[in-house]
Amino acid sequence: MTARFLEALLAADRPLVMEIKRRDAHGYDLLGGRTPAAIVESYEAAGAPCISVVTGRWFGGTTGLLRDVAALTDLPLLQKDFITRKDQLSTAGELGASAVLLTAALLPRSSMRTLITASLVLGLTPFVEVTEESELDGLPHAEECVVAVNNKDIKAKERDRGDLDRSLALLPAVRASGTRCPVSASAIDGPLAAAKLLDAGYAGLLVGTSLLRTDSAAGWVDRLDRARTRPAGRPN
Ligand SMILES: O=C(O)c1ccccc1NCC(=O)[C@H](O)[C@H](O)COP(=O)(O)O
Repeated sequence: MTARFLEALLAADRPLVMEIKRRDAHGYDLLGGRTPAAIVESYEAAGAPCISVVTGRWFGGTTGLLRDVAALTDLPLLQKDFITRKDQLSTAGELGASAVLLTAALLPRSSMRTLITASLVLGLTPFVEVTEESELDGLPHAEECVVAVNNKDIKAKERDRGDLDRSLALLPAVRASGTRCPVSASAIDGPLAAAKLLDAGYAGLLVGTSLLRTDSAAGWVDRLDRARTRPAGRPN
């Protein structure tokens, strides 16, 4: 298995990891009666290079949701869950994931190193999520990892409003980790915020709530294109 997720995101003109999650951090429904199939269809129509599926129970997720989405699309999938053990990695692959979330705030450094290496052995892209510069120290194989700055606080169950300035401040340190794919994740509340982060140099964005609440994911992406000062398709 190759690193499908990382390569798909790096190759995309509109590098959005579009997310499917059942509920927001406050418990409000985000699917609005739509089926996963309808959401996948709208994301594919909007040109998603890859999709994130939240299986974490805080957000109403289940592993069945990942299995269902994998049956609906060939796009590479990220499993967003609290992954702390190696056996969860092989299960992620069996369920259809191409990438796995590894949250620095929840993992001792030695576990992070072990899980990054084990993910790569299984052909899964490690999607390493950080909130502080110190969490970037000594990441092994960083060039094969997505390194994402979470703009919200997972220790507060992401019930905070989020702070996009964290992504802007940490970008030089994220780049210095050696990743080819710095990503900003969470609290990106619309195309203008997304454009600002891509124009600043992020190679990708992870967007859930805002895309799930819009009438048209394709329209959201069109507004993003118009708001960018560096047009889609041009390297940063
Ligand atoms: O961040 C985590 O550690 C995490 C673990 C398990 C399930 C979900 C997790 N995070 C969720 C998210 O990070 C957000 O759903 C995602 O970044 C999108 O955020 P938003 O655009 O604000 O909905």
